[in-house]
Amino acid sequence: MPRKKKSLEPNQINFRESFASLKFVPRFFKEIRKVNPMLFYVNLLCRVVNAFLPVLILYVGKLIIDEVVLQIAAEEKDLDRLWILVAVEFGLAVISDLISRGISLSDGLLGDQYSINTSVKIIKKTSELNLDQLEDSEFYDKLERARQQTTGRVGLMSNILTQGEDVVVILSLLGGVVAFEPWLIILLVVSIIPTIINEIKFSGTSYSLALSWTQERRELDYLRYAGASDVTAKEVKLFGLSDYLANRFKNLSDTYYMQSKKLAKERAGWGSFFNVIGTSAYYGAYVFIIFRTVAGVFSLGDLAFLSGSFNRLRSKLQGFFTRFTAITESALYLQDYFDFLDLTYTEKSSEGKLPLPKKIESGFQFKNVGFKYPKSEKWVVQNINFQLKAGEKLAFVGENGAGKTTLIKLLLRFYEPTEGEILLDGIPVKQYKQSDYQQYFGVIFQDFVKFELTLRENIAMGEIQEIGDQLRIDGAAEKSLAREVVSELPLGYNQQLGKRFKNGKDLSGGQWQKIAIARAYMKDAGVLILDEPTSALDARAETEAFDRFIRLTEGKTAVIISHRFSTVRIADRIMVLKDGAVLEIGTHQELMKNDKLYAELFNLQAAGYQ
Ligand SMILES: Nc1ncnc2c1ncn2[C@@H]1O[C@H](COP(=O)(O)OP(=O)(O)OP(=O)(O)O)[C@@H](O)[C@H]1O
Repeated sequence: MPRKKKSLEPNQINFRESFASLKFVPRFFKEIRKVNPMLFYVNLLCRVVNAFLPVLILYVGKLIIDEVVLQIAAEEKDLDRLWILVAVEFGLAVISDLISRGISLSDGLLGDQYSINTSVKIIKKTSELNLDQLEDSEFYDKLERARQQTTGRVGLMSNILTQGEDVVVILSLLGGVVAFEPWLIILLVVSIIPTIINEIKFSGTSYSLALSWTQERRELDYLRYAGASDVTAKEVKLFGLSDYLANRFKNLSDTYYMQSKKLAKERAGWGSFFNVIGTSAYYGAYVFIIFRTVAGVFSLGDLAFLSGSFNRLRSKLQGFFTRFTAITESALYLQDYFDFLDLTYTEKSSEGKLPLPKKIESGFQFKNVGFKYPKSEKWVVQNINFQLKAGEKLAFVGENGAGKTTLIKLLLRFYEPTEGEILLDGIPVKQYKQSDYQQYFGVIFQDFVKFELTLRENIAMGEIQEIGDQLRIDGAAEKSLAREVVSELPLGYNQQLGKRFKNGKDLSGGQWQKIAIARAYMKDAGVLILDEPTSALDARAETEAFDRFIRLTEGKTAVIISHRFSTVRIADRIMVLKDGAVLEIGTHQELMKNDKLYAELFNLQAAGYQ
């Protein structure tokens, strides 16, 4: 599919919008202060002191020069005052250095703590959101922009604080200049206007570019991963995909690079042009001060003080405006971050707060349930009516895409049915709090997670508060046949799994599955759901795993999805799905007698084994 050509529109985000993003700054600082109040206030104090030092140092410098000139002319030299002034300037220089170091140290520490805090918040927030929000690509774009720029946010903090500090420096220097020669202010304004124009012109352009490229940057990340990761390496090599992926990556990044380059060149070009105007104004002021000194209005010390102050003022003012653009751009990212944190978990207003029954009495009932995935027009399942009785083992079978996993997601309330309802002991499940309700279930999905953590953690994830309970972990491993895996690994439960980290051991698909099943046993859940949990187990292990499962979960309600009929037939009842509808439901014997799809598929598989 040809890619829609993206164009850079520098005016997408204008100065006013950039400026408006500053409204998030107070909340940002509240967060930083919360992270470490002591360090935050020390940082502020250092900056206040630091702000008065430049004008003081310049003024003492002026006094020294005037004193030197005085002493050159004097017949009897008295250098005491001169040495005192030199000592004062030395003291100020040392203090200035110490304070600057204090500022960068506290900036760094605060920044590190704040980034940790932000990442933790993003992880927690993500877990609070609904599955439909997580599966939405717009959500990923927001997440990406919130995650990005963590370091940018640290820079933003020090930029804003430096900005405040510079305002004090500028005011104090201005005070000094005005006291000597108010007319110089006019030249100062002239020298600074070009910078202001330049900054307004480019305000928000980098952010606009980054914003319009969020999706593509995610695609670039994905291509980088697909082209260079252990997970994809086998197929990339075998199918010779490396060049294809590299080219796709290169083409996309070249386009971004070209736009970024165009913007950077424009910025640099205009920046240089405006700078020449500003520098001319500065030299105009310099010439003016020299004239006045030669004319005897200013002393040599005044000359040094004024030219130094003027130069500093100009660079501070320039810095102020340039930094202002940087701040508003980072603040736009801040907006994304806070937007993300403010995303609300869409708890349905109709959702009640009924306490969950301690024990399931009659079971779950699907009544005329139909469902379309968000942003999709297709009915994935429709007119679904069945009961999952308390204590029964119900198996779902059906061809790929028939809707088995979707029914599980609905039962677990990851999504609400588009029509119809699900009842628990006759009460609509909506009346229970979603998070409490979900605690009822122990689930292994077909795409279960292989956590690249230790084996112990992988099992304990089923009930993470119990990670210290070795007996429980052992018990779960025993039930799921994962004990064999533990005994084969050199570090047993402490073995790091996966290849990503040092000393990690990767496991076979079946071994991973045994560990994932242990996770379900770890949680002493009322209802167990196994979505193709044994597809990677060998035939003997699968039979054993299921025999155990039936024995160990006696009296528990369970749903099993499997394509293997030898497994399925052990279930109390079997529900056959076809194209999102229930085709038949009953015991193995009943369905065989029915002689419809189940019997056909069963016989097909059985014939394969003969
Ligand atoms: N998140 C989603 N968004 C949109 N459509 C989806 C989503 N997940 C699944 N579908 C669609 O819903 C239909 C049913 O998928 P489901 O995963 O329930 O099938 P299944 O019976 O479990 O299949 P399999 O045996 O292959 O696991 C499929 O057509 C699939 O494309």
